[in-house]
Amino acid sequence: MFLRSALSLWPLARNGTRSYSSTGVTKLVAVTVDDQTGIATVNLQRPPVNSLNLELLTELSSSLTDLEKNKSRGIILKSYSDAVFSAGIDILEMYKCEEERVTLFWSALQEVWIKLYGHFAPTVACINGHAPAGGCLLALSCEYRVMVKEKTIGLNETKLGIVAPQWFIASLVNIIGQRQSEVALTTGKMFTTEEALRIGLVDEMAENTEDAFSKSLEFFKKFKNISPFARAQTKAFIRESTIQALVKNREKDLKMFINEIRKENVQKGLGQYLESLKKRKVS
Ligand SMILES: CCCCC/C=C\C/C=C\C/C=C/C(=O)SCCNC(=O)CCNC(=O)[C@H](O)C(C)(C)COP(=O)(O)OP(=O)(O)OC[C@H]1O[C@@H](n2cnc3c(N)ncnc32)[C@H](O)[C@@H]1OP(=O)(O)O
Repeated sequence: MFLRSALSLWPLARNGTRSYSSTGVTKLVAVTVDDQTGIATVNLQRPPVNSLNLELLTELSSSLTDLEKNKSRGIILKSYSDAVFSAGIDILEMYKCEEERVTLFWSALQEVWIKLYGHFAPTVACINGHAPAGGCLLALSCEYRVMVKEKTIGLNETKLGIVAPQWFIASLVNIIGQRQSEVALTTGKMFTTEEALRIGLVDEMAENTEDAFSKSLEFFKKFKNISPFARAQTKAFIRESTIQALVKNREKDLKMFINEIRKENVQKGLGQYLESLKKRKVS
């Protein structure tokens, strides 16, 4: 009954799923909701590597708001690409950036993290490709991570000469603990899927995208006999202090970010990193 009334808020059904976009035109984020289960698949689709720019984050943020309003039964976050889940922040948002744009950009990233980390329904990251830095952050924000074998994941900020913000760090610490996080963060470690599974950074390994997606769907079955309210409230209690640490300091966090990336040595490092990316290819 609940499912029916919640789903009746969604736009037209097509082949058992409802496609949906907050702007009416699907662009960088495509949301489909399964008619039977009420589970939403949020597909990031910004070629070539789903790097996070202002436009993608703005769409993702409004999709998350709509999913919250429409009482989705769960979210699977995945990539359109089998190679890259998300390459993290689009370096062009930090390199030689304008104050107005970078302010909007960072605020949108904060907003997405707050909404995803605190989403009331169960969330799964179907990590069907590499997930460095901001890509890893999106995966860490979900409750469960299924990752395709032979990919990489981690917060590699120090390798770029930048510092992962406190809320990135907290998201990692809450999953793999302080000691493992300290080593990983200070060395900018990118874990292979196999390594990530060993330390609990991901929960399951999959053969390919299809396998990862079906394993992601299995996660929701754990809650078949659990009250949705009890589940959601428990999640909220567990995550509240981590979320509040950013909510109370958004302005300060924004200033720190802008101040940090404007430093001459950081700008120089980002420029060199961009150049090195253009020269290198990952097998
Ligand atoms: C003290 C107070 C602290 C306050 C905080 C201050 C600062 C910190 C703030 C933020 C933290 C930063 C978070 C980030 O997310 S930074 C981004 C980190 N990302 C990476 O390091 C990933 C880089 N990319 C890769 O490793 C690879 O691209 C890949 C993801 C493994 C995919 O490899 P593949 O071989 O499939 O693709 P290509 O490498 O050929 O890439 C294709 C194309 O995309 C361009 N590109 C890749 N990544 C990015 C990116 N993140 N931003 C912009 N552009 C990217 C790449 O250059 C290629 O471009 P081309 O023109 O050559 O086609």
